[in-house]
Amino acid sequence: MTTSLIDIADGAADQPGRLSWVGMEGIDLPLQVAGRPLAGRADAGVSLDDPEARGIHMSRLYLALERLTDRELTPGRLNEVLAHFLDSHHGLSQQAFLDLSGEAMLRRPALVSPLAGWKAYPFAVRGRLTAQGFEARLELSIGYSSTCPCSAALARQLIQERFDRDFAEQDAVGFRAMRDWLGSEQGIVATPHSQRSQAHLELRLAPDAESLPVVEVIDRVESSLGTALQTAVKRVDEQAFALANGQNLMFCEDAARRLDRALREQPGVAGFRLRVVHAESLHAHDAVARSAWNWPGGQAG
Ligand SMILES: Nc1nc2c(ncn2[C@@H]2O[C@H](COP(=O)(O)OP(=O)(O)OP(=O)(O)O)[C@@H](O)[C@H]2O)c(=O)[nH]1
Repeated sequence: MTTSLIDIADGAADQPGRLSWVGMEGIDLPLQVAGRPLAGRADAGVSLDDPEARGIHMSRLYLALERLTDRELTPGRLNEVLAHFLDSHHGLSQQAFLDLSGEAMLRRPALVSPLAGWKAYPFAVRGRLTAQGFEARLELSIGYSSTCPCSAALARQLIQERFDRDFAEQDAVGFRAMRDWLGSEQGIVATPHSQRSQAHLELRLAPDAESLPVVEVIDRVESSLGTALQTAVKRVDEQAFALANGQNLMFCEDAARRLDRALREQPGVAGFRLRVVHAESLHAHDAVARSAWNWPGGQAG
Protein backbone atom coordinates (compact mmCIF):
# COMPACT_ATOMS: atom_id res chain seq x y z
CA MET A 1 0.00 0.00 0.00
CA THR A 2 1.43 3.40 -0.90
CA THR A 3 0.86 6.32 1.44
CA SER A 4 -0.13 9.54 -0.26
CA LEU A 5 2.18 12.36 0.80
CA ILE A 6 0.72 15.25 2.60
CA ASP A 7 1.09 18.52 0.62
CA ILE A 8 0.73 21.54 2.84
CA ALA A 9 1.61 23.93 -0.01
CA ASP A 10 -1.78 23.04 -1.48
CA GLY A 11 -3.57 24.29 1.62
CA ALA A 12 -4.74 27.74 2.55
CA ALA A 13 -2.36 30.43 3.75
CA ASP A 14 -2.40 31.17 7.50
CA GLN A 15 -2.29 34.84 6.64
CA PRO A 16 -3.66 35.56 3.15
CA GLY A 17 -1.74 37.93 0.92
CA ARG A 18 -0.21 38.35 -2.53
CA LEU A 19 3.54 38.09 -3.03
CA SER A 20 5.45 39.74 -5.86
CA TRP A 21 8.17 37.07 -6.19
CA VAL A 22 8.50 33.55 -4.83
CA GLY A 23 11.01 31.01 -6.03
CA MET A 24 14.60 29.88 -5.70
CA GLU A 25 17.92 31.70 -5.89
CA GLY A 26 21.35 30.28 -6.63
CA ILE A 27 20.37 27.11 -8.49
CA ASP A 28 23.38 25.40 -10.13
CA LEU A 29 22.66 25.00 -13.83
CA PRO A 30 24.89 24.07 -16.76
CA LEU A 31 24.32 26.48 -19.64
CA GLN A 32 25.63 26.99 -23.15
CA VAL A 33 26.55 30.51 -24.17
CA ALA A 34 28.60 31.60 -27.18
CA GLY A 35 28.80 27.96 -28.27
CA ARG A 36 30.43 26.68 -25.06
CA PRO A 37 29.18 24.92 -21.93
CA LEU A 38 29.63 26.81 -18.66
CA ALA A 39 28.72 26.55 -14.99
CA GLY A 40 25.70 28.81 -14.58
CA ARG A 41 23.41 29.94 -11.79
CA ALA A 42 19.67 30.49 -11.94
CA ASP A 43 17.22 32.53 -9.86
CA ALA A 44 13.73 31.35 -10.81
CA GLY A 45 10.44 32.69 -9.50
CA VAL A 46 6.81 33.56 -10.06
CA SER A 47 4.43 36.00 -8.44
CA LEU A 48 1.94 34.48 -6.01
CA ASP A 49 -1.24 36.27 -6.98
CA ASP A 50 -3.76 33.99 -5.27
CA PRO A 51 -3.86 35.51 -1.78
CA GLU A 52 -5.34 32.35 -0.26
CA ALA A 53 -2.79 29.86 -1.64
CA ARG A 54 -0.16 28.73 0.85
CA GLY A 55 2.69 28.37 -1.58
CA ILE A 56 3.96 27.89 -5.09
CA HIS A 57 5.33 24.62 -6.54
CA MET A 58 9.08 25.05 -6.41
CA SER A 59 9.78 21.69 -8.04
CA ARG A 60 7.88 22.68 -11.18
CA LEU A 61 10.11 25.71 -11.67
CA TYR A 62 13.23 23.71 -10.91
CA LEU A 63 12.40 20.92 -13.37
CA ALA A 64 11.48 23.36 -16.16
CA LEU A 65 15.09 24.66 -16.10
CA GLU A 66 16.33 21.33 -17.42
CA ARG A 67 15.40 22.28 -20.98
CA LEU A 68 18.06 25.04 -20.89
CA THR A 69 20.97 22.76 -20.14
CA ASP A 70 21.80 21.03 -23.41
CA ARG A 71 21.30 23.80 -25.98
CA GLU A 72 22.54 27.29 -26.69
CA LEU A 73 20.75 29.83 -24.50
CA THR A 74 18.45 32.04 -26.61
CA PRO A 75 15.72 34.56 -25.81
CA GLY A 76 13.20 32.13 -27.34
CA ARG A 77 14.23 29.33 -24.96
CA LEU A 78 14.09 31.68 -21.99
CA ASN A 79 10.56 32.66 -23.04
CA GLU A 80 9.58 28.98 -23.34
CA VAL A 81 10.71 28.24 -19.79
CA LEU A 82 8.92 31.28 -18.41
CA ALA A 83 5.73 30.23 -20.22
CA HIS A 84 6.12 26.81 -18.61
CA PHE A 85 6.46 28.47 -15.18
CA LEU A 86 3.08 30.16 -15.71
CA ASP A 87 1.37 27.09 -17.24
CA SER A 88 2.43 25.02 -14.25
CA HIS A 89 1.12 27.71 -11.86
CA HIS A 90 -2.21 28.32 -13.54
CA GLY A 91 -4.54 30.19 -11.18
CA LEU A 92 -1.67 31.04 -8.82
CA SER A 93 0.74 33.24 -10.77
CA GLN A 94 0.59 35.85 -13.51
CA GLN A 95 4.25 36.84 -13.69
CA ALA A 96 7.32 34.70 -14.18
CA PHE A 97 10.99 35.60 -13.64
CA LEU A 98 14.21 33.89 -14.57
CA ASP A 99 17.72 35.28 -14.07
CA LEU A 100 20.65 33.28 -15.41
CA SER A 101 24.27 34.16 -14.86
CA GLY A 102 27.74 32.86 -15.43
CA GLU A 103 30.93 33.64 -17.30
CA ALA A 104 31.08 33.30 -21.08
CA MET A 105 34.49 32.00 -22.23
CA LEU A 106 35.74 33.52 -25.47
CA ARG A 107 38.95 32.78 -27.33
CA ARG A 108 40.65 36.08 -28.15
CA PRO A 109 43.51 36.49 -30.61
CA ALA A 110 46.69 38.41 -29.77
CA LEU A 111 47.16 41.85 -31.38
CA VAL A 112 50.06 40.86 -33.67
CA SER A 113 51.48 37.39 -32.96
CA PRO A 114 49.52 34.31 -34.08
CA LEU A 115 48.74 33.45 -30.43
CA ALA A 116 45.35 33.36 -28.73
CA GLY A 117 44.01 32.80 -25.23
CA TRP A 118 40.83 32.65 -23.18
CA LYS A 119 38.94 35.41 -21.52
CA ALA A 120 35.94 35.07 -19.18
CA TYR A 121 33.18 37.67 -19.50
CA PRO A 122 30.67 37.77 -16.63
CA PHE A 123 27.10 37.93 -17.93
CA ALA A 124 23.50 37.75 -16.73
CA VAL A 125 20.33 37.20 -18.73
CA ARG A 126 17.12 38.37 -17.10
CA GLY A 127 13.77 37.21 -18.50
CA ARG A 128 10.30 38.38 -17.46
CA LEU A 129 6.91 37.13 -18.66
CA THR A 130 3.99 39.31 -17.55
CA ALA A 131 0.64 40.53 -18.92
CA GLN A 132 2.72 42.99 -20.99
CA GLY A 133 4.54 40.09 -22.66
CA PHE A 134 8.08 38.79 -22.68
CA GLU A 135 11.09 40.97 -21.97
CA ALA A 136 14.75 39.96 -21.85
CA ARG A 137 17.83 41.83 -20.71
CA LEU A 138 21.45 40.95 -21.15
CA GLU A 139 24.10 42.21 -18.77
CA LEU A 140 27.81 42.05 -19.58
CA SER A 141 31.00 43.18 -17.89
CA ILE A 142 33.92 43.85 -20.19
CA GLY A 143 37.42 44.76 -19.07
CA TYR A 144 39.70 47.17 -20.96
CA SER A 145 42.69 49.40 -20.40
CA SER A 146 42.47 53.19 -20.18
CA THR A 147 45.33 55.66 -20.17
CA CYS A 148 44.65 59.06 -18.65
CA PRO A 149 44.85 61.85 -21.30
CA CYS A 150 45.69 64.44 -18.65
CA SER A 151 48.54 62.35 -17.31
CA ALA A 152 49.78 61.78 -20.89
CA ALA A 153 49.83 65.54 -21.58
CA LEU A 154 51.66 66.24 -18.30
CA ALA A 155 54.21 63.54 -19.11
CA ARG A 156 54.80 65.05 -22.58
CA GLN A 157 55.36 68.43 -20.94
CA LEU A 158 58.00 66.96 -18.64
CA ILE A 159 59.70 65.35 -21.63
CA GLN A 160 59.78 68.74 -23.40
CA GLU A 161 61.27 70.36 -20.30
CA ARG A 162 63.90 67.65 -20.13
CA PHE A 163 64.65 68.21 -23.81
CA ASP A 164 65.09 71.94 -23.14
CA ARG A 165 67.59 71.16 -20.39
CA ASP A 166 69.53 68.53 -22.31
CA PHE A 167 69.79 70.43 -25.60
CA ALA A 168 69.50 74.11 -24.65
CA GLU A 169 73.22 74.68 -25.26
CA GLN A 170 73.11 73.30 -28.79
CA ASP A 171 72.07 75.26 -31.90
CA ALA A 172 71.18 72.13 -33.85
CA VAL A 173 70.45 68.63 -32.64
CA GLY A 174 71.84 65.80 -34.74
CA PHE A 175 69.54 63.04 -35.97
CA ARG A 176 71.54 60.31 -34.20
CA ALA A 177 71.71 62.20 -30.87
CA MET A 178 67.99 62.95 -31.02
CA ARG A 179 67.13 59.35 -31.82
CA ASP A 180 69.25 58.03 -28.94
CA TRP A 181 67.71 60.57 -26.56
CA LEU A 182 64.17 59.50 -27.55
CA GLY A 183 65.08 55.89 -26.83
CA SER A 184 66.50 56.60 -23.38
CA GLU A 185 64.84 56.63 -19.96
CA GLN A 186 66.77 59.81 -19.28
CA GLY A 187 64.96 61.48 -22.23
CA ILE A 188 61.47 60.04 -21.81
CA VAL A 189 61.40 60.94 -18.13
CA ALA A 190 57.71 60.47 -17.41
CA THR A 191 54.98 58.02 -18.41
CA PRO A 192 51.23 58.51 -18.04
CA HIS A 193 49.25 56.31 -15.67
CA SER A 194 46.79 53.78 -17.01
CA GLN A 195 44.28 51.57 -15.34
CA ARG A 196 42.43 48.32 -15.76
CA SER A 197 38.87 49.44 -16.41
CA GLN A 198 35.43 47.87 -16.63
CA ALA A 199 32.38 48.53 -18.78
CA HIS A 200 29.17 47.24 -17.17
CA LEU A 201 26.32 47.02 -19.66
CA GLU A 202 22.61 46.34 -19.20
CA LEU A 203 20.95 45.81 -22.56
CA ARG A 204 17.23 45.56 -23.31
CA LEU A 205 16.96 42.99 -26.07
CA ALA A 206 14.72 43.75 -29.03
CA PRO A 207 11.52 41.64 -28.98
CA ASP A 208 12.55 39.94 -32.23
CA ALA A 209 16.13 39.11 -31.08
CA GLU A 210 16.68 35.46 -32.01
CA SER A 211 19.99 35.04 -30.22
CA LEU A 212 21.86 36.59 -27.32
CA PRO A 213 24.29 39.08 -28.90
CA VAL A 214 27.05 38.20 -26.42
CA VAL A 215 29.95 37.90 -28.87
CA GLU A 216 28.68 40.72 -31.10
CA VAL A 217 28.41 43.18 -28.19
CA ILE A 218 31.80 42.23 -26.74
CA ASP A 219 33.45 42.61 -30.18
CA ARG A 220 31.75 45.97 -30.74
CA VAL A 221 32.69 47.28 -27.29
CA GLU A 222 36.30 46.15 -27.54
CA SER A 223 36.76 47.58 -31.01
CA SER A 224 35.15 50.91 -30.09
CA LEU A 225 37.47 51.29 -27.09
CA GLY A 226 40.56 49.97 -28.90
CA THR A 227 42.31 48.77 -25.75
CA ALA A 228 40.85 45.35 -24.89
CA LEU A 229 42.57 43.38 -22.14
CA GLN A 230 44.87 40.82 -23.74
CA THR A 231 45.35 37.10 -23.16
CA ALA A 232 48.49 35.47 -24.63
CA VAL A 233 51.10 38.20 -25.12
CA LYS A 234 54.57 38.29 -26.69
CA ARG A 235 56.66 41.49 -26.75
CA VAL A 236 55.40 42.32 -30.22
CA ASP A 237 51.83 42.24 -28.83
CA GLU A 238 52.82 44.31 -25.81
CA GLN A 239 54.28 46.95 -28.08
CA ALA A 240 51.08 47.02 -30.15
CA PHE A 241 49.12 47.36 -26.90
CA ALA A 242 51.28 50.34 -25.87
CA LEU A 243 50.54 51.95 -29.24
CA ALA A 244 46.79 51.22 -28.92
CA ASN A 245 46.76 52.87 -25.48
CA GLY A 246 48.66 55.90 -26.76
CA GLN A 247 46.21 56.26 -29.63
CA ASN A 248 43.15 55.85 -27.39
CA LEU A 249 43.77 58.09 -24.38
CA MET A 250 40.56 58.01 -22.37
CA PHE A 251 38.88 59.68 -19.46
CA CYS A 252 35.91 57.68 -18.19
CA GLU A 253 33.68 60.24 -19.99
CA ASP A 254 35.38 59.44 -23.31
CA ALA A 255 34.90 55.70 -22.81
CA ALA A 256 31.22 56.12 -21.87
CA ARG A 257 30.55 58.29 -24.94
CA ARG A 258 32.26 55.81 -27.25
CA LEU A 259 30.19 52.95 -25.86
CA ASP A 260 26.97 54.95 -25.93
CA ARG A 261 27.45 55.62 -29.62
CA ALA A 262 28.51 52.06 -30.45
CA LEU A 263 25.64 50.38 -28.60
CA ARG A 264 22.94 52.51 -30.22
CA GLU A 265 23.92 50.88 -33.49
CA GLN A 266 23.98 47.31 -32.16
CA PRO A 267 21.34 45.12 -33.89
CA GLY A 268 19.10 43.29 -31.41
CA VAL A 269 19.49 45.98 -28.71
CA ALA A 270 16.44 48.17 -28.03
CA GLY A 271 17.89 50.21 -25.16
CA PHE A 272 20.66 50.19 -22.59
CA ARG A 273 22.14 51.51 -19.43
CA LEU A 274 25.92 51.51 -19.05
CA ARG A 275 28.50 52.29 -16.44
CA VAL A 276 32.24 52.54 -16.97
CA VAL A 277 34.60 52.29 -14.03
CA HIS A 278 38.23 53.36 -14.24
CA ALA A 279 40.03 51.86 -11.26
CA GLU A 280 42.47 54.74 -11.01
CA SER A 281 46.11 54.09 -10.26
CA LEU A 282 46.49 57.82 -9.48
CA HIS A 283 44.32 57.53 -6.39
CA ALA A 284 42.45 54.96 -4.33
CA HIS A 285 38.96 55.72 -5.66
CA ASP A 286 37.44 55.05 -9.08
CA ALA A 287 36.43 57.42 -11.88
CA VAL A 288 32.93 56.48 -13.10
CA ALA A 289 30.62 57.59 -15.94
CA ARG A 290 27.09 56.41 -16.72
CA SER A 291 24.79 56.71 -19.67
CA ALA A 292 21.40 55.37 -20.77
CA TRP A 293 19.31 55.18 -23.95
CA ASN A 294 15.71 53.99 -24.25
CA TRP A 295 15.85 52.88 -20.66
CA PRO A 296 12.69 52.74 -18.51
CA GLY A 297 12.59 55.97 -16.52
CA GLY A 298 15.53 57.27 -18.58
CA GLN A 299 17.75 56.44 -15.64
CA ALA A 300 21.48 56.19 -16.04
CA GLY A 301 22.08 55.68 -12.34
N1 LIG B 1 6.34 26.53 -1.61
C1 LIG B 1 7.47 26.27 -0.93
N2 LIG B 1 8.04 25.03 -1.01
C2 LIG B 1 9.18 24.79 -0.31
C3 LIG B 1 9.80 25.82 0.46
N3 LIG B 1 10.92 25.33 1.00
C4 LIG B 1 11.02 24.04 0.59
N4 LIG B 1 9.97 23.72 -0.21
C5 LIG B 1 9.76 22.36 -0.75
O1 LIG B 1 9.76 22.25 -2.13
C6 LIG B 1 9.28 20.96 -2.43
C7 LIG B 1 8.63 20.94 -3.77
O2 LIG B 1 7.34 21.54 -3.71
P1 LIG B 1 6.26 21.19 -4.83
O3 LIG B 1 6.75 21.65 -6.14
O4 LIG B 1 4.94 21.76 -4.39
O5 LIG B 1 6.34 19.62 -4.79
P2 LIG B 1 5.22 18.53 -5.03
O6 LIG B 1 3.99 18.89 -4.26
O7 LIG B 1 5.85 17.20 -4.77
O8 LIG B 1 4.97 18.67 -6.57
P3 LIG B 1 3.61 19.00 -7.34
O9 LIG B 1 2.77 17.80 -7.18
O10 LIG B 1 4.03 19.29 -8.74
O11 LIG B 1 3.04 20.21 -6.66
C8 LIG B 1 8.34 20.59 -1.28
O12 LIG B 1 8.86 19.47 -0.63
C9 LIG B 1 8.40 21.82 -0.40
O13 LIG B 1 8.35 21.57 0.98
C10 LIG B 1 9.16 27.09 0.55
O14 LIG B 1 9.63 28.01 1.24
N5 LIG B 1 8.02 27.26 -0.15
